[in-house]
Amino acid sequence: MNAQEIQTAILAAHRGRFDGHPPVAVGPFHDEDPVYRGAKAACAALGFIEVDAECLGRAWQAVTQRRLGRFDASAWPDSPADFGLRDFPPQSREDAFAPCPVALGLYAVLPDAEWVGRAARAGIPTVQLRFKSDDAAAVAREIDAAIAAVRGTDALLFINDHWRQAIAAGAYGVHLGQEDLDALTADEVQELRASGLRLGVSTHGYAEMVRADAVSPSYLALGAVFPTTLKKMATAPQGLARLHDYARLMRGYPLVAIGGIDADRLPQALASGVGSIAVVRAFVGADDPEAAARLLMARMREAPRA
Ligand SMILES: Cc1ncc(COP(=O)(O)OP(=O)(O)O)c(N)n1
Ligand SMILES: Cc1ncsc1CCOP(=O)(O)O
Ligand SMILES: [Mg+2]
Repeated sequence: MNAQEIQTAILAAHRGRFDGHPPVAVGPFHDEDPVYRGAKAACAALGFIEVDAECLGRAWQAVTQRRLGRFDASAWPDSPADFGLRDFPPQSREDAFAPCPVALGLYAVLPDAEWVGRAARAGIPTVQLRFKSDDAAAVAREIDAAIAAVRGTDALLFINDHWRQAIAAGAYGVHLGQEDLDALTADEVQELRASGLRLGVSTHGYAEMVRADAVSPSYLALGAVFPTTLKKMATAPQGLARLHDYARLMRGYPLVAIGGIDADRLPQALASGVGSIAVVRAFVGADDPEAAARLLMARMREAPRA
């Protein structure tokens, strides 16, 4: 088959699943292989951004050449080896970050220590301090207050962004975005790993999952699933079909879905196979946050799992 026939076959097999994503301009191509070219073009037509279409083109080439030995349009790449990832489960790797529970459950992302305490006392099992400030003393104070606020509860506390202060204060873990991770030297990644703190990493598609996997973090966050007003996102909402594929591919990791999730959408997101749902507005923006936490946790218990 030539590249055009491969593109047409992939689109015919998968277009229905990815409705709602406008096509993206394709290119450049780095290889003459027709499967790579056809699959990359098809994935761009399905709305995957350039770096993700490139990853998928290469993954489709790997499935065809190394796994199946023939092209199969129905075989959407879904195995870590297709994407050149190292051995799974990642926790067994020598360079793995400290493990965390595979099901982190409801995960509240919170603007200050007071909210962290409120979420922990409401029984939310995983909480994050997302305190945005360049004032190092204020950050240190807020982190100490957040650690004090979860004392006596079972909540696991992650600190967003401020990883050195999180180590100094003895938090359970840190959460970093892709840019945060890119800003670290290899020695700093090793320093964080050696601290024993758990590391969660944000991802917004295939290329970012591959990038995050390179440091073998404790969990991966997948988002934004739905539109969110809380944060200006560089990429469009991923939607449920992609979330299902991402969760299937990265199933060796504890996974967290984030972005625009409320009690009504929670069961659909959980059905992807993730073990955790992260929320901001569904808790912080609720008229009665404690009642919202009860409802969200009840939905987590009741929702059918993948
Ligand atoms: C659980 C979880 N997922 C994603 C994010 C976003 O992190 P990041 O990409 O670093 O963006 P900021 O939160 O720093 O604006 C998160 N905080 N938590
Ligand atoms: C911090 C962050 N990262 C990806 S989406 C998001 C915000 C999620 O907020 P909400 O649950 O209110 O949509
Ligand atoms: Mg960040």
